[in-house]
Amino acid sequence: MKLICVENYEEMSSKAAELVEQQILENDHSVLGLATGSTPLGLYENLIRGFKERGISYQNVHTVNLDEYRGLAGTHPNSYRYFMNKKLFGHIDIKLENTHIPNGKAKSVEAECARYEALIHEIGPPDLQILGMGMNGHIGFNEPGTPEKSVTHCVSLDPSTRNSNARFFSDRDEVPTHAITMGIESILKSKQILVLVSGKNKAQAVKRLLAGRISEQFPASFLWKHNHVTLIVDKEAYSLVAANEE
Ligand SMILES: N[C@@H]1[C@@H](O)[C@H](O)[C@@H](COP(=O)(O)O)O[C@@H]1O
Repeated sequence: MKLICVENYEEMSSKAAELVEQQILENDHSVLGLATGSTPLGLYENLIRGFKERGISYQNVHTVNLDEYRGLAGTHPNSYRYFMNKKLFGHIDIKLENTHIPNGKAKSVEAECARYEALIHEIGPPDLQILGMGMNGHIGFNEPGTPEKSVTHCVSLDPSTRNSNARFFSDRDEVPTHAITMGIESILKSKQILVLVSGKNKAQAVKRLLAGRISEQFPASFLWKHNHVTLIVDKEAYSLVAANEE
């Protein structure tokens, strides 16, 4: 795992954008694996700027997102489809039909998971997968206890994840109880993985990740099984590791 420590969120975001743009400039038909949450917002702002100011084009790029809430239609303001359209896709020249996110409203969740997993293999695997990390070490929506061999599946969200994502909803009870997520195995198939972690509230999780002990109880630790992972952390997220080094 390659570790890049930066000063703050802004620097993390611009460094990440540099790596994503490098990937696209090397191969304009790249498949990108994308994530939601607060963490990649700055990255997406930088990518939009790169498109507008430097003409970095996404015309031939395909994307697959990690996850979607079960029960929310793509038009729902809290769905990840809505998030991606608003925060990135609507501002760059990507073809919307080349962007993929699980359908949270699919009638049969099993069929949707199977369809999505097959799609990842059909167009992917991603050349570069962007990942954030939950405070409990979740990646995508793979909560503690998710087996390494998991593919796209429906999960029951951990109460701590629902609490922390409640900030995007008007009421905690509105946070869906389930989600569809790529599995650990689906994520690890990506050719390269770029993990972004920022802020003091993630310091404990970064410490646990960097301890290097692989455990189902901390899903991000499976990233140690991949040989092309870059982790960008800012000073605050790295603070507990730095305190140990002193
Ligand atoms: N499903 C998403 C993850 O893909 C994200 O990486 C993580 C961290 O979110 P944030 O970046 O807002 O801290 O939790 C969310 O629940």
